Amino acid sequence: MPWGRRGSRVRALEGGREEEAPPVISSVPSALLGQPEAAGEQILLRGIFEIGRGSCDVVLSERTLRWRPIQPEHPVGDPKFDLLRKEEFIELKDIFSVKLKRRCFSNQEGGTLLGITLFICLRKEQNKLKDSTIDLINLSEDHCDLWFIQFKKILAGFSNRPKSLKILLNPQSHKKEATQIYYEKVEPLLKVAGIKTDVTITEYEGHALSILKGCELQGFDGVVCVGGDGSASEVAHALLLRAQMNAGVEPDRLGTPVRAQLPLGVIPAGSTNVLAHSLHGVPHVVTATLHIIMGHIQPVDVCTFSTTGKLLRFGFSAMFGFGGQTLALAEKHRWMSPNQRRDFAVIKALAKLKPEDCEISFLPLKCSQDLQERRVQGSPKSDYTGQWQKVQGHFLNVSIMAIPSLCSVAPRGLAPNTRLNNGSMALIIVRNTSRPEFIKHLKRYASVKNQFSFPFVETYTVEEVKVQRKTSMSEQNLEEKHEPHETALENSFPWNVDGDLMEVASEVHVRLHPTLISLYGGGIEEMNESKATCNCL
Ligand SMILES: Nc1ncnc2c1ncn2[C@@H]1O[C@H](COP(=O)(O)OP(=O)(O)OP(=O)(O)O)[C@@H](O)[C@H]1O
Repeated sequence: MPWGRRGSRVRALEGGREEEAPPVISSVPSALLGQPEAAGEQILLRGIFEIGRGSCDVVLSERTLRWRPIQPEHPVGDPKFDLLRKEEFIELKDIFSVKLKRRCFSNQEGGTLLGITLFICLRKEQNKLKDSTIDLINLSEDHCDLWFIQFKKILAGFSNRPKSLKILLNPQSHKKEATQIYYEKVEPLLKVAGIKTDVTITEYEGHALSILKGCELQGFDGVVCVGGDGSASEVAHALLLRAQMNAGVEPDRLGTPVRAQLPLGVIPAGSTNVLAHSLHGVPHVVTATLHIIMGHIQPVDVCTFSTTGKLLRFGFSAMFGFGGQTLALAEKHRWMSPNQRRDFAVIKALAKLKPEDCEISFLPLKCSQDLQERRVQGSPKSDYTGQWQKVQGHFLNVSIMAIPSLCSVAPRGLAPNTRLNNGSMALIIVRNTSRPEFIKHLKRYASVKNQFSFPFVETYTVEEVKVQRKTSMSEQNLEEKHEPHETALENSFPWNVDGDLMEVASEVHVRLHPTLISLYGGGIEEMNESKATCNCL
Protein backbone atom coordinates (compact mmCIF):
# COMPACT_ATOMS: atom_id res chain seq x y z
CA MET A 1 0.00 0.00 0.00
CA PRO A 2 1.56 3.28 -1.06
CA TRP A 3 0.42 5.36 1.87
CA GLY A 4 -1.57 5.07 5.06
CA ARG A 5 -5.34 4.94 5.51
CA ARG A 6 -7.19 5.90 8.63
CA GLY A 7 -10.82 5.49 9.44
CA SER A 8 -11.51 8.59 11.54
CA ARG A 9 -14.29 10.74 10.10
CA VAL A 10 -14.15 14.44 9.30
CA ARG A 11 -16.88 16.75 8.08
CA ALA A 12 -16.65 17.26 4.32
CA LEU A 13 -15.96 20.81 3.23
CA GLU A 14 -18.38 22.41 0.87
CA GLY A 15 -17.57 23.17 -2.78
CA GLY A 16 -14.97 21.53 -4.99
CA ARG A 17 -16.93 20.76 -8.18
CA GLU A 18 -14.87 18.34 -10.20
CA GLU A 19 -14.79 20.18 -13.53
CA GLU A 20 -13.40 23.38 -11.99
CA ALA A 21 -10.29 24.18 -10.01
CA PRO A 22 -11.23 23.30 -6.44
CA PRO A 23 -11.81 26.34 -4.23
CA VAL A 24 -9.09 27.38 -1.91
CA ILE A 25 -8.87 27.54 1.86
CA SER A 26 -5.56 29.26 2.23
CA SER A 27 -5.53 29.88 5.93
CA VAL A 28 -6.46 27.55 8.75
CA PRO A 29 -9.73 28.42 10.47
CA SER A 30 -8.95 28.51 14.16
CA ALA A 31 -11.88 26.18 14.86
CA LEU A 32 -10.06 23.41 12.98
CA LEU A 33 -6.91 23.63 15.02
CA GLY A 34 -6.61 20.76 17.45
CA GLN A 35 -9.38 18.71 15.85
CA PRO A 36 -9.35 14.98 16.66
CA GLU A 37 -7.73 13.96 13.36
CA ALA A 38 -4.74 16.20 14.10
CA ALA A 39 -4.00 13.97 17.11
CA GLY A 40 -2.24 16.72 19.02
CA GLU A 41 -0.36 18.00 15.99
CA GLN A 42 -0.55 21.62 14.98
CA ILE A 43 -2.29 22.08 11.63
CA LEU A 44 -0.15 24.16 9.29
CA LEU A 45 -2.43 24.39 6.24
CA ARG A 46 -5.78 23.11 5.14
CA GLY A 47 -7.22 23.25 1.65
CA ILE A 48 -8.79 21.44 -1.25
CA PHE A 49 -6.85 19.61 -3.95
CA GLU A 50 -7.75 17.01 -6.48
CA ILE A 51 -5.87 13.80 -5.59
CA GLY A 52 -6.38 10.78 -7.81
CA ARG A 53 -9.78 11.24 -9.41
CA GLY A 54 -11.59 13.29 -6.80
CA SER A 55 -11.53 16.46 -4.75
CA CYS A 56 -10.10 16.01 -1.30
CA ASP A 57 -10.02 17.89 1.95
CA VAL A 58 -6.27 18.08 2.58
CA VAL A 59 -4.68 18.82 5.94
CA LEU A 60 -0.98 19.50 6.40
CA SER A 61 0.18 19.21 9.99
CA GLU A 62 3.58 19.02 11.65
CA ARG A 63 4.25 15.38 10.86
CA THR A 64 1.63 14.23 8.36
CA LEU A 65 -0.24 15.15 5.22
CA ARG A 66 -3.76 13.75 5.33
CA TRP A 67 -6.59 13.84 2.83
CA ARG A 68 -10.15 12.61 2.61
CA PRO A 69 -12.39 12.55 -0.46
CA ILE A 70 -15.17 15.11 -0.38
CA GLN A 71 -18.50 13.28 -0.83
CA PRO A 72 -22.06 14.57 -1.09
CA GLU A 73 -24.13 14.37 2.12
CA HIS A 74 -25.34 10.83 2.86
CA PRO A 75 -27.01 8.93 5.68
CA VAL A 76 -24.65 8.61 8.67
CA GLY A 77 -23.34 5.09 9.20
CA ASP A 78 -23.81 3.86 5.61
CA PRO A 79 -20.76 1.51 5.27
CA LYS A 80 -20.52 2.04 1.49
CA PHE A 81 -20.07 5.80 1.88
CA ASP A 82 -17.86 5.46 4.94
CA LEU A 83 -15.43 3.37 2.90
CA LEU A 84 -15.28 6.00 0.14
CA ARG A 85 -14.59 8.71 2.72
CA LYS A 86 -11.64 6.90 4.34
CA GLU A 87 -8.75 9.18 5.20
CA GLU A 88 -5.35 8.60 3.67
CA PHE A 89 -2.07 10.01 4.84
CA ILE A 90 1.67 10.13 4.35
CA GLU A 91 4.30 11.05 6.90
CA LEU A 92 6.22 14.20 6.00
CA LYS A 93 9.53 12.44 6.73
CA ASP A 94 8.83 10.27 3.66
CA ILE A 95 8.75 13.28 1.28
CA PHE A 96 12.08 13.97 -0.39
CA SER A 97 11.18 16.67 -2.91
CA VAL A 98 8.41 19.01 -4.00
CA LYS A 99 7.89 20.63 -7.39
CA LEU A 100 5.27 22.85 -8.96
CA LYS A 101 3.52 20.80 -11.63
CA ARG A 102 3.04 22.66 -14.93
CA ARG A 103 1.78 21.77 -18.39
CA CYS A 104 4.19 23.29 -20.89
CA PHE A 105 3.35 24.43 -24.42
CA SER A 106 6.10 25.22 -26.92
CA ASN A 107 5.09 28.90 -27.27
CA GLN A 108 4.47 29.49 -23.59
CA GLU A 109 7.01 30.44 -20.95
CA GLY A 110 6.71 28.59 -17.67
CA GLY A 111 3.60 26.65 -18.69
CA THR A 112 0.17 26.42 -17.07
CA LEU A 113 0.17 25.59 -13.39
CA LEU A 114 -1.60 22.33 -12.57
CA GLY A 115 -0.67 21.92 -8.91
CA ILE A 116 2.07 20.44 -6.75
CA THR A 117 3.94 17.14 -7.07
CA LEU A 118 5.34 15.49 -3.96
CA PHE A 119 8.14 12.95 -4.36
CA ILE A 120 8.00 10.31 -1.68
CA CYS A 121 9.97 7.29 -0.52
CA LEU A 122 7.90 4.14 0.05
CA ARG A 123 8.90 1.07 2.05
CA LYS A 124 8.24 -2.12 0.10
CA GLU A 125 8.65 -5.77 0.98
CA GLN A 126 12.09 -7.33 1.57
CA ASN A 127 13.63 -4.07 2.83
CA LYS A 128 13.26 -2.40 -0.57
CA LEU A 129 12.58 1.31 -0.93
CA LYS A 130 10.79 2.77 -3.94
CA ASP A 131 10.26 6.32 -5.15
CA SER A 132 6.76 7.49 -5.99
CA THR A 133 4.81 10.72 -6.55
CA ILE A 134 1.56 12.25 -5.36
CA ASP A 135 -0.02 15.03 -7.40
CA LEU A 136 -2.01 17.66 -5.52
CA ILE A 137 -3.98 19.33 -8.29
CA ASN A 138 -5.21 22.92 -7.93
CA LEU A 139 -4.97 25.55 -10.65
CA SER A 140 -4.65 28.53 -8.31
CA GLU A 141 -1.13 30.04 -8.32
CA ASP A 142 -1.62 31.68 -4.89
CA HIS A 143 -2.90 28.49 -3.31
CA CYS A 144 -0.11 26.34 -4.74
CA ASP A 145 2.60 28.90 -3.86
CA LEU A 146 1.47 28.92 -0.25
CA TRP A 147 1.60 25.13 0.00
CA PHE A 148 4.80 24.86 -2.04
CA ILE A 149 6.63 27.29 0.28
CA GLN A 150 5.39 25.36 3.31
CA PHE A 151 6.60 22.03 1.87
CA LYS A 152 9.99 23.58 1.03
CA LYS A 153 10.26 24.83 4.62
CA ILE A 154 9.48 21.36 5.93
CA LEU A 155 12.09 19.75 3.64
CA ALA A 156 14.73 22.28 4.68
CA GLY A 157 14.19 21.12 8.27
CA PHE A 158 15.61 17.65 7.47
CA SER A 159 19.17 18.77 8.14
CA ASN A 160 20.62 15.22 8.03
CA ARG A 161 19.86 14.91 4.29
CA PRO A 162 22.84 15.52 1.97
CA LYS A 163 22.86 18.55 -0.34
CA SER A 164 26.14 17.85 -2.08
CA LEU A 165 27.91 14.52 -2.76
CA LYS A 166 31.27 13.41 -4.10
CA ILE A 167 30.68 10.40 -6.36
CA LEU A 168 33.37 7.84 -7.25
CA LEU A 169 32.37 5.47 -10.02
CA ASN A 170 34.26 2.34 -11.13
CA PRO A 171 33.40 1.84 -14.84
CA GLN A 172 34.93 -1.66 -14.78
CA SER A 173 32.71 -3.11 -12.03
CA HIS A 174 30.83 -6.33 -12.79
CA LYS A 175 29.99 -6.31 -16.51
CA LYS A 176 31.03 -2.65 -16.87
CA GLU A 177 27.54 -1.39 -16.25
CA ALA A 178 28.21 0.90 -13.25
CA THR A 179 28.19 4.01 -15.48
CA GLN A 180 24.83 3.07 -16.98
CA ILE A 181 23.39 2.23 -13.54
CA TYR A 182 24.50 5.61 -12.21
CA TYR A 183 23.25 7.77 -15.08
CA GLU A 184 19.97 5.87 -15.58
CA LYS A 185 18.90 5.03 -12.03
CA VAL A 186 20.85 7.07 -9.49
CA GLU A 187 21.49 10.50 -10.97
CA PRO A 188 17.85 11.20 -11.96
CA LEU A 189 16.74 10.60 -8.35
CA LEU A 190 19.56 12.75 -6.92
CA LYS A 191 18.53 15.52 -9.35
CA VAL A 192 14.88 15.36 -8.29
CA ALA A 193 16.05 15.60 -4.67
CA GLY A 194 18.09 18.70 -5.58
CA ILE A 195 21.41 17.12 -4.55
CA LYS A 196 24.53 18.54 -6.22
CA THR A 197 27.07 15.97 -7.40
CA ASP A 198 30.71 15.88 -8.42
CA VAL A 199 31.42 12.65 -10.31
CA THR A 200 34.88 11.10 -10.81
CA ILE A 201 35.20 7.99 -12.95
CA THR A 202 38.11 5.93 -11.64
CA GLU A 203 40.77 4.89 -14.15
CA TYR A 204 42.76 2.21 -12.32
CA GLU A 205 42.88 0.20 -9.12
CA GLY A 206 43.85 2.51 -6.27
CA HIS A 207 42.64 5.65 -8.10
CA ALA A 208 39.79 6.26 -5.62
CA LEU A 209 42.32 6.06 -2.78
CA SER A 210 44.71 8.57 -4.34
CA ILE A 211 41.84 10.98 -5.15
CA LEU A 212 40.41 10.85 -1.64
CA LYS A 213 43.83 11.29 -0.03
CA GLY A 214 44.29 14.68 -1.62
CA CYS A 215 41.03 16.16 -2.90
CA GLU A 216 39.07 18.98 -1.28
CA LEU A 217 36.06 17.50 0.48
CA GLN A 218 34.84 20.65 2.19
CA GLY A 219 31.37 21.45 0.95
CA PHE A 220 30.45 17.79 0.48
CA ASP A 221 28.03 16.13 2.89
CA GLY A 222 28.98 12.59 1.90
CA VAL A 223 30.93 10.36 -0.49
CA VAL A 224 29.22 7.79 -2.69
CA CYS A 225 30.86 4.79 -4.32
CA VAL A 226 29.26 3.20 -7.39
CA GLY A 227 30.78 -0.27 -7.82
CA GLY A 228 31.33 -3.58 -6.09
CA ASP A 229 32.85 -4.57 -2.77
CA GLY A 230 36.41 -3.94 -3.93
CA SER A 231 35.59 -0.33 -4.79
CA ALA A 232 33.43 0.28 -1.70
CA SER A 233 36.11 -1.08 0.59
CA GLU A 234 38.80 1.02 -1.14
CA VAL A 235 36.72 4.18 -0.61
CA ALA A 236 35.98 3.29 3.04
CA HIS A 237 39.71 2.65 3.59
CA ALA A 238 40.56 5.98 1.94
CA LEU A 239 38.04 7.95 4.06
CA LEU A 240 39.39 6.40 7.25
CA LEU A 241 43.02 6.93 6.26
CA ARG A 242 42.23 10.57 5.49
CA ALA A 243 40.54 10.98 8.88
CA GLN A 244 43.69 9.69 10.64
CA MET A 245 45.91 12.03 8.60
CA ASN A 246 43.66 15.01 9.35
CA ALA A 247 43.73 14.17 13.04
CA GLY A 248 47.52 13.80 12.98
CA VAL A 249 47.31 10.10 13.84
CA GLU A 250 50.07 8.01 12.30
CA PRO A 251 48.33 5.13 10.49
CA ASP A 252 50.94 2.62 11.65
CA ARG A 253 50.49 3.59 15.27
CA LEU A 254 46.77 3.23 15.49
CA GLY A 255 45.74 3.10 19.09
CA THR A 256 42.16 4.17 18.79
CA PRO A 257 41.58 5.42 15.26
CA VAL A 258 39.36 8.49 14.73
CA ARG A 259 36.03 8.17 12.91
CA ALA A 260 35.62 8.99 9.23
CA GLN A 261 34.37 12.57 8.85
CA LEU A 262 31.91 11.99 6.01
CA PRO A 263 29.30 9.26 5.60
CA LEU A 264 29.72 6.80 2.76
CA GLY A 265 26.96 5.72 0.38
CA VAL A 266 27.33 2.43 -1.51
CA ILE A 267 25.50 1.91 -4.80
CA PRO A 268 25.71 -1.83 -5.59
CA ALA A 269 27.09 -2.24 -9.11
CA GLY A 270 29.70 -4.99 -8.68
CA SER A 271 29.94 -8.75 -9.06
CA THR A 272 29.53 -9.14 -5.32
CA ASN A 273 27.80 -6.46 -3.28
CA VAL A 274 28.21 -7.84 0.22
CA LEU A 275 28.50 -4.42 1.89
CA ALA A 276 25.38 -2.97 0.21
CA HIS A 277 23.47 -6.23 0.78
CA SER A 278 24.41 -6.27 4.49
CA LEU A 279 23.51 -2.59 4.87
CA HIS A 280 20.13 -2.60 3.17
CA GLY A 281 19.14 -6.27 3.34
CA VAL A 282 18.99 -6.25 -0.43
CA PRO A 283 21.49 -5.24 -3.16
CA HIS A 284 19.02 -2.85 -4.80
CA VAL A 285 20.20 0.31 -6.56
CA VAL A 286 17.08 2.45 -5.95
CA THR A 287 16.95 1.40 -2.28
CA ALA A 288 20.61 2.38 -1.80
CA THR A 289 20.00 5.72 -3.56
CA LEU A 290 16.93 6.54 -1.49
CA HIS A 291 18.75 5.79 1.78
CA ILE A 292 21.34 8.38 0.69
CA ILE A 293 18.70 10.95 -0.30
CA MET A 294 16.74 10.48 2.93
CA GLY A 295 19.96 10.83 4.96
CA HIS A 296 19.48 7.50 6.74
CA ILE A 297 22.70 6.97 8.66
CA GLN A 298 23.95 3.62 9.88
CA PRO A 299 27.12 3.50 12.03
CA VAL A 300 29.18 0.43 11.10
CA ASP A 301 32.03 -1.41 12.83
CA VAL A 302 35.37 -1.55 10.99
CA CYS A 303 38.45 -3.79 11.31
CA THR A 304 42.09 -2.85 10.90
CA PHE A 305 44.39 -5.39 9.28
CA SER A 306 48.05 -4.96 10.16
CA THR A 307 51.26 -6.95 10.01
CA THR A 308 54.51 -6.44 11.93
CA GLY A 309 53.07 -3.24 13.38
CA LYS A 310 52.21 -1.76 9.97
CA LEU A 311 48.64 -0.96 8.95
CA LEU A 312 47.70 -2.87 5.81
CA ARG A 313 44.16 -1.56 5.49
CA PHE A 314 40.77 -0.85 7.01
CA GLY A 315 38.03 -3.30 6.04
CA PHE A 316 34.84 -5.07 7.05
CA SER A 317 35.52 -8.78 6.53
CA ALA A 318 38.26 -11.25 5.64
CA MET A 319 38.70 -14.90 4.74
CA PHE A 320 41.73 -17.06 4.22
CA GLY A 321 42.12 -20.68 3.28
CA PHE A 322 39.33 -21.73 0.91
CA GLY A 323 37.86 -18.18 0.76
CA GLY A 324 41.23 -16.64 -0.13
CA GLN A 325 42.20 -19.34 -2.65
CA THR A 326 38.81 -19.03 -4.40
CA LEU A 327 39.27 -15.27 -4.86
CA ALA A 328 42.87 -15.74 -6.07
CA LEU A 329 41.65 -18.22 -8.71
CA ALA A 330 38.74 -15.99 -9.74
CA GLU A 331 41.07 -12.98 -10.17
CA LYS A 332 43.35 -15.06 -12.44
CA HIS A 333 40.37 -15.72 -14.70
CA ARG A 334 38.90 -12.21 -14.93
CA TRP A 335 38.32 -12.70 -18.66
CA MET A 336 35.41 -15.03 -17.76
CA SER A 337 32.00 -13.55 -16.92
CA PRO A 338 31.59 -12.81 -13.17
CA ASN A 339 29.24 -15.77 -12.52
CA GLN A 340 31.32 -18.14 -14.65
CA ARG A 341 34.58 -17.25 -12.92
CA ARG A 342 33.00 -17.48 -9.46
CA ASP A 343 31.63 -20.97 -10.17
CA PHE A 344 34.89 -22.03 -11.86
CA ALA A 345 36.99 -20.76 -8.93
CA VAL A 346 34.80 -22.51 -6.33
CA ILE A 347 35.02 -25.83 -8.18
CA LYS A 348 38.78 -25.53 -8.76
CA ALA A 349 39.44 -24.52 -5.13
CA LEU A 350 37.34 -27.48 -3.98
CA ALA A 351 39.31 -29.82 -6.24
CA LYS A 352 42.57 -28.54 -4.72
CA LEU A 353 41.20 -28.29 -1.20
CA LYS A 354 44.11 -28.23 1.20
CA PRO A 355 44.20 -27.29 4.89
CA GLU A 356 46.44 -24.47 6.15
CA ASP A 357 48.62 -25.14 9.17
CA CYS A 358 47.98 -22.11 11.36
CA GLU A 359 48.03 -20.69 14.81
CA ILE A 360 45.13 -18.39 15.61
CA SER A 361 45.09 -16.25 18.75
CA PHE A 362 41.99 -14.29 19.62
CA LEU A 363 40.63 -11.99 22.29
CA PRO A 364 37.03 -12.94 23.06
CA LEU A 365 34.45 -10.19 23.45
CA LYS A 366 34.20 -8.99 27.01
CA CYS A 367 31.05 -6.84 26.80
CA SER A 368 28.84 -7.88 29.73
CA GLN A 369 25.50 -7.60 27.89
CA ASP A 370 26.72 -9.73 25.03
CA LEU A 371 28.21 -12.13 27.53
CA GLN A 372 24.81 -12.62 29.17
CA GLU A 373 23.01 -13.06 25.85
CA ARG A 374 25.51 -15.65 24.67
CA ARG A 375 25.37 -17.51 27.96
CA VAL A 376 21.58 -17.74 27.65
CA GLN A 377 22.12 -19.26 24.20
CA GLY A 378 24.37 -21.88 25.79
CA SER A 379 27.76 -20.84 24.42
CA PRO A 380 30.71 -22.37 26.25
CA LYS A 381 31.98 -20.22 29.13
CA SER A 382 35.51 -20.51 27.87
CA ASP A 383 34.60 -18.06 25.04
CA TYR A 384 34.37 -15.20 27.48
CA THR A 385 37.35 -15.12 29.74
CA GLY A 386 38.51 -11.77 28.33
CA GLN A 387 42.03 -13.18 27.85
CA TRP A 388 43.86 -14.20 24.70
CA GLN A 389 43.08 -17.73 23.59
CA LYS A 390 44.88 -19.87 21.06
CA VAL A 391 43.75 -22.51 18.58
CA GLN A 392 46.24 -24.41 16.50
CA GLY A 393 45.86 -26.96 13.74
CA HIS A 394 44.95 -27.51 10.10
CA PHE A 395 42.13 -25.28 8.90
CA LEU A 396 40.24 -25.37 5.61
CA ASN A 397 38.81 -21.88 5.99
CA VAL A 398 38.87 -19.05 8.50
CA SER A 399 36.50 -16.08 8.34
CA ILE A 400 36.76 -12.89 10.40
CA MET A 401 33.70 -10.69 9.92
CA ALA A 402 32.62 -7.38 11.44
CA ILE A 403 29.42 -7.33 9.34
CA PRO A 404 26.92 -10.14 8.59
CA SER A 405 28.16 -10.31 4.95
CA LEU A 406 24.90 -11.05 3.14
CA CYS A 407 25.29 -12.12 -0.47
CA SER A 408 23.48 -14.06 -3.16
CA VAL A 409 25.11 -17.36 -2.11
CA ALA A 410 24.43 -16.74 1.59
CA PRO A 411 21.18 -14.77 1.89
CA ARG A 412 21.30 -14.92 5.71
CA GLY A 413 24.95 -13.91 5.67
CA LEU A 414 28.36 -15.53 5.88
CA ALA A 415 28.31 -14.45 9.54
CA PRO A 416 24.59 -14.31 10.37
CA ASN A 417 25.16 -13.89 14.12
CA THR A 418 27.03 -10.63 13.89
CA ARG A 419 25.47 -7.20 13.29
CA LEU A 420 26.68 -4.06 11.53
CA ASN A 421 27.52 -2.32 14.80
CA ASN A 422 27.44 -4.79 17.69
CA GLY A 423 31.04 -4.09 18.65
CA SER A 424 32.30 -7.56 17.84
CA MET A 425 33.58 -9.74 15.02
CA ALA A 426 32.59 -13.29 14.19
CA LEU A 427 35.56 -15.66 13.99
CA ILE A 428 34.53 -18.81 12.12
CA ILE A 429 37.07 -21.61 11.94
CA VAL A 430 36.56 -24.66 9.73
CA ARG A 431 38.98 -27.41 10.74
CA ASN A 432 40.26 -30.05 8.34
CA THR A 433 37.60 -32.53 7.22
CA SER A 434 36.72 -34.59 4.16
CA ARG A 435 35.77 -32.77 0.96
CA PRO A 436 32.13 -34.08 1.02
CA GLU A 437 31.70 -32.85 4.63
CA PHE A 438 33.16 -29.45 3.73
CA ILE A 439 30.79 -29.20 0.74
CA LYS A 440 27.88 -30.06 3.03
CA HIS A 441 28.92 -27.17 5.27
CA LEU A 442 29.18 -24.77 2.30
CA LYS A 443 25.75 -25.81 0.97
CA ARG A 444 24.19 -24.92 4.32
CA TYR A 445 24.97 -21.21 3.65
CA ALA A 446 22.32 -21.23 0.95
CA SER A 447 19.72 -23.07 3.04
CA VAL A 448 17.91 -22.23 6.26
CA LYS A 449 19.84 -24.89 8.19
CA ASN A 450 22.62 -23.85 10.59
CA GLN A 451 25.89 -23.93 8.65
CA PHE A 452 27.88 -24.05 11.88
CA SER A 453 26.39 -27.20 13.41
CA PHE A 454 29.24 -29.47 12.33
CA PRO A 455 31.87 -30.90 14.69
CA PHE A 456 34.64 -29.39 12.54
CA VAL A 457 33.25 -25.80 12.67
CA GLU A 458 33.94 -23.46 15.60
CA THR A 459 32.56 -19.95 16.06
CA TYR A 460 33.73 -17.25 18.45
CA THR A 461 32.66 -13.68 19.15
CA VAL A 462 35.87 -11.69 19.31
CA GLU A 463 37.47 -8.24 19.45
CA GLU A 464 40.91 -9.10 18.09
CA VAL A 465 42.48 -11.96 16.13
CA LYS A 466 46.07 -12.81 15.18
CA VAL A 467 46.70 -15.33 12.41
CA GLN A 468 50.09 -16.92 11.85
CA ARG A 469 50.57 -19.45 9.06
CA LYS A 470 53.17 -22.19 9.38
CA THR A 471 54.97 -23.70 6.38
CA SER A 472 56.42 -27.17 6.72
CA MET A 473 59.21 -28.86 4.78
CA SER A 474 56.84 -31.55 3.50
CA GLU A 475 54.61 -28.82 2.01
CA GLN A 476 57.55 -27.28 0.16
CA ASN A 477 58.52 -30.69 -1.28
CA LEU A 478 54.97 -31.31 -2.43
CA GLU A 479 54.77 -27.94 -4.17
CA GLU A 480 57.91 -28.66 -6.20
CA LYS A 481 56.02 -31.38 -8.09
CA HIS A 482 53.42 -28.94 -9.49
CA GLU A 483 53.45 -26.81 -12.61
CA PRO A 484 55.27 -23.48 -12.01
CA HIS A 485 52.21 -21.16 -12.24
CA GLU A 486 50.09 -23.53 -10.19
CA THR A 487 52.84 -23.71 -7.59
CA ALA A 488 53.01 -19.95 -7.34
CA LEU A 489 49.32 -19.82 -6.46
CA GLU A 490 49.43 -22.68 -4.01
CA ASN A 491 52.56 -21.31 -2.30
CA SER A 492 50.82 -18.00 -1.72
CA PHE A 493 48.71 -17.25 1.30
CA PRO A 494 45.95 -15.10 -0.15
CA TRP A 495 43.53 -13.25 2.06
CA ASN A 496 40.18 -12.16 0.72
CA VAL A 497 39.58 -8.76 2.35
CA ASP A 498 36.20 -7.39 1.23
CA GLY A 499 36.60 -9.08 -2.14
CA ASP A 500 40.16 -7.75 -2.64
CA LEU A 501 43.24 -9.98 -2.70
CA MET A 502 45.81 -9.33 -0.01
CA GLU A 503 49.04 -11.37 0.07
CA VAL A 504 50.71 -11.48 3.46
CA ALA A 505 53.33 -14.00 4.50
CA SER A 506 53.74 -12.97 8.13
CA GLU A 507 51.26 -12.73 11.01
CA VAL A 508 48.12 -10.70 10.39
CA HIS A 509 46.59 -8.81 13.30
CA VAL A 510 42.88 -7.95 12.98
CA ARG A 511 41.30 -5.48 15.44
CA LEU A 512 37.72 -4.33 15.66
CA HIS A 513 36.84 -0.63 15.97
CA PRO A 514 33.18 -0.10 16.85
CA THR A 515 31.15 2.32 14.66
CA LEU A 516 34.25 3.83 13.06
CA ILE A 517 32.40 4.80 9.90
CA SER A 518 28.86 5.92 9.05
CA LEU A 519 27.23 4.52 5.97
CA TYR A 520 24.04 5.65 4.30
CA GLY A 521 21.60 2.82 4.97
CA GLY A 522 18.68 1.65 7.00
CA GLY A 523 18.31 -1.11 9.56
CA ILE A 524 17.23 -4.43 8.15
CA GLU A 525 13.68 -5.24 9.25
CA GLU A 526 13.50 -8.81 8.13
CA MET A 527 16.05 -11.01 6.49
CA ASN A 528 15.57 -11.55 2.81
CA GLU A 529 14.58 -15.16 2.32
CA SER A 530 15.48 -15.03 -1.37
CA LYS A 531 16.97 -18.15 -2.92
CA ALA A 532 20.69 -18.56 -3.35
CA THR A 533 21.84 -18.15 -6.93
CA CYS A 534 25.08 -20.13 -6.99
CA ASN A 535 24.65 -23.36 -8.94
CA CYS A 536 28.16 -24.66 -8.75
CA LEU A 537 27.79 -26.94 -5.72
N1 LIG B 1 39.06 1.96 -14.16
C1 LIG B 1 39.44 0.88 -13.49
N2 LIG B 1 40.05 -0.13 -14.12
C2 LIG B 1 40.41 -1.24 -13.46
N3 LIG B 1 40.18 -1.45 -12.13
C3 LIG B 1 39.57 -0.47 -11.46
C4 LIG B 1 39.16 0.73 -12.09
N4 LIG B 1 38.56 1.51 -11.18
C5 LIG B 1 38.60 0.83 -10.01
N5 LIG B 1 39.20 -0.36 -10.18
C6 LIG B 1 39.43 -1.42 -9.18
O1 LIG B 1 38.61 -2.56 -9.50
C7 LIG B 1 38.48 -3.36 -8.34
C8 LIG B 1 37.19 -4.18 -8.37
O2 LIG B 1 36.12 -3.36 -8.61
P1 LIG B 1 34.66 -3.55 -8.00
O3 LIG B 1 34.73 -4.08 -6.66
O4 LIG B 1 33.96 -2.25 -8.16
O5 LIG B 1 33.98 -4.49 -9.04
P2 LIG B 1 33.85 -6.06 -9.13
O6 LIG B 1 35.18 -6.68 -9.11
O7 LIG B 1 32.96 -6.34 -10.28
O8 LIG B 1 33.02 -6.39 -7.86
P3 LIG B 1 33.41 -7.16 -6.55
O9 LIG B 1 34.68 -6.57 -5.99
O10 LIG B 1 32.24 -6.87 -5.71
O11 LIG B 1 33.55 -8.59 -6.96
C9 LIG B 1 38.53 -2.38 -7.17
O12 LIG B 1 39.47 -2.85 -6.25
C10 LIG B 1 38.99 -1.06 -7.79
O13 LIG B 1 40.07 -0.47 -7.12
